[in-house]
Amino acid sequence: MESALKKSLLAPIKTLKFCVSGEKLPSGRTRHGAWRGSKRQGSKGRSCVPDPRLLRSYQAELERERKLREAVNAQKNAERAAMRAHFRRKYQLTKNAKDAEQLRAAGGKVCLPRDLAKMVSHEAPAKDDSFRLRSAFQSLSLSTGIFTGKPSRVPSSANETQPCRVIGQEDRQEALLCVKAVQSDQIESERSSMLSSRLRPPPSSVRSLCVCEDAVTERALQRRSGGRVRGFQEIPHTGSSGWINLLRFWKDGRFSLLHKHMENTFRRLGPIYREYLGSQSSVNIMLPTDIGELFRSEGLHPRRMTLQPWATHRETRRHSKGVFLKNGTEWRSDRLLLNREVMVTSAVHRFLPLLDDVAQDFCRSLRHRVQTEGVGETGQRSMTLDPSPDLFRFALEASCHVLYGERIGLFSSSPSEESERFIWAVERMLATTPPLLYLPPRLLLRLHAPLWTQHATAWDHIFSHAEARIQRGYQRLQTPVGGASDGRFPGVLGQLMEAGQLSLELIKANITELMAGGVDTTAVPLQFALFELARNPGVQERVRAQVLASWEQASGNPQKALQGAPLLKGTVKETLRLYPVGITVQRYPVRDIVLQNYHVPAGTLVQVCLYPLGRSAEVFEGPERFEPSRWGSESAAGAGFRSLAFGFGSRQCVGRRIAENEMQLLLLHVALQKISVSPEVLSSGWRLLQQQDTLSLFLFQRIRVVLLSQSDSFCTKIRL
Ligand code: HEM
Repeated sequence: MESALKKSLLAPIKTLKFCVSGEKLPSGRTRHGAWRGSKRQGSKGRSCVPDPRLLRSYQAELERERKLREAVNAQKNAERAAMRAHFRRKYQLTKNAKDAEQLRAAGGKVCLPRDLAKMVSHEAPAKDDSFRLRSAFQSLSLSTGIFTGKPSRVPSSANETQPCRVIGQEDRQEALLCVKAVQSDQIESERSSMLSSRLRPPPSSVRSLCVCEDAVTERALQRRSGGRVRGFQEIPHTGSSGWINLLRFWKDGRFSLLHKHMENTFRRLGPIYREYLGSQSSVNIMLPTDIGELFRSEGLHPRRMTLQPWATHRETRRHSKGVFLKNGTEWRSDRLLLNREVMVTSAVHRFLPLLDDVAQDFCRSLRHRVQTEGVGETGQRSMTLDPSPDLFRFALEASCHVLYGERIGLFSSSPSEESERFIWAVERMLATTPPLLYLPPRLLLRLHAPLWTQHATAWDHIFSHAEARIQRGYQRLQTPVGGASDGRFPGVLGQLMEAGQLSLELIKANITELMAGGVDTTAVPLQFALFELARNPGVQERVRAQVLASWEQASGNPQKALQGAPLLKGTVKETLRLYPVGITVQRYPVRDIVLQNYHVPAGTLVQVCLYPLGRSAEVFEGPERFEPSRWGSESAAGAGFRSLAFGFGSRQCVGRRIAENEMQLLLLHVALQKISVSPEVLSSGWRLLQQQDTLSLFLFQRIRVVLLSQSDSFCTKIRL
């Protein structure tokens, strides 16, 4: 097109030059037809005076050509800039102002030619019942508007892309274009990981993508909202030097009180703040409206902050990664397979009896222990014990039963050394994780730093424990009796092996993660649940009464009994509200969003701080009260994004159903066995409790339980 234009215009331009300057035309050349009407000035000279109308028309043509040339150049530059920006985002390189400038010059949007669009395009998913084509293309946001000039359809469901709240109806097209920019990054990462999966190539209709830069987005957001959206840099922060902040954290020992630090910072700076810590930086939020917005922008393949020490362990030991550490389509395909075994209702039906078995045994053995080892008269016996090792054993026994389909006998008087070592390893691995998060693990590895060595050794133990179980499970499957073929549930491991959709290496990686993630996470909240029930005897009585009634109605069916006793579920939710196991849930939004009226660019690490959320008077009425019944009425009222201990969306905790049922069943059998709990807290303990507001392992280690038998019932006393 460019050359055709040149050809058609070159001759008249030359002629025009000649006419204006009086230069001779090259010999043998005739004038272009356009000059036929021009007046000859004489026979000698060939000078002519062009017709002013024609002159204007040629000038206009020249101007058009210049504009076209500029537009073509700007488009080419913008295409290159879009691709550069895309790869910068992909490989996490620093942004280049020139790219943003060139994109801006092209109006902030670029229709990529087919070959380039293909490089950043998205592929259609494999057939899967939980994977809809529409949602698969959600992140692609193919805009028919690109071709037709009409605005794209504005997505409506929560899972679809939403324009920013602050933007009016007429601005949606621009917002959508901005959305596409940030999604293109995700699309690319998805595509690259899809190459190795079973997913289909992109449909031929995938022609182009709209790409624009974050800077443009921010400006667009501000311009369109009449300047109401404040810039990212304006978000209050705790100091802009990550390394100084990190030093302060170490010095003040804030890592062990991260939850309190977050709560205090929200009090000081308001419901949103930025924090730089070492090489990490994040935006921290705590209000449900903001969490909802974050959830809507998590995309098809939500990403959490990578636990680098864990990832480095897998990489250096050449182990595959499980869902916890994976991202993109690889994560999704593994996750869908795991969901079938641990999350869907039919899976719960399969494993619930196994959990019930363990919970019953645990409570029976506790009762027996008090009867035989307790002090006091028969029927009035009591016993003081530290429940934490018992609850850890319970959680490990329950996990093994569900995952491997076998009991490992941890309630016997002499549990195996191997199991004790496993519990130790999980504790060690978790304790060494937080300080390693902000240091480069590979450097520590090179330096043989003791912290890293301890961490890696703990993981090695966890892996070898899982390896041994997997070997055993594999052998069991080979033998017809005792294998899955006899109709018994072979555990999640057996189910995965039978299904044959995951390689053995991936099964090992995922089962190890499930084992590592499934012990302390339930043992610690269980102790806090007992503690809260102990200091709230009225609540305890209500829970017990409901459990007994429900058990009778369910004729001993544990699943029905749980359904008939919603206060059990409420107890677990309430415990996790006050004592969340993980302090934050993190996401990288795939599009620019507005939180508390601040612009947060796509790709920013946003952390939902669970402890301040759970204790906020703005979110919960009487947050200090332990009130399991609040969840019944709140869920009925449709209040969302408040119970987030298990995370949210498609990336929420995959062990959630196991954990919820495991904890509820233990509390159910505690009630059925008439084990009651009451507080017996030493004054020093109360002080500690008030100071720290209690959280996780640090306080947990100081709780002691006193079991008392009062005639028919046992009383668990909590001592601090
Ligand atoms: C009270 C108990 C538990 C709590 C509070 C808890 C909490 C969490 C949270 C907050 C996440 C991140 C979710 C997100 O990013 O949205 C998570 C992920 C995960 N949890 Fe749990 N968890 C618990 C029990 C378990 C159990 C019992 C298992 C294993 C059987 C488990 C295995 C995992 C795994 C593998 C992931 C990663 C999932 C993924 O990325 O797809 N968790 N958990």
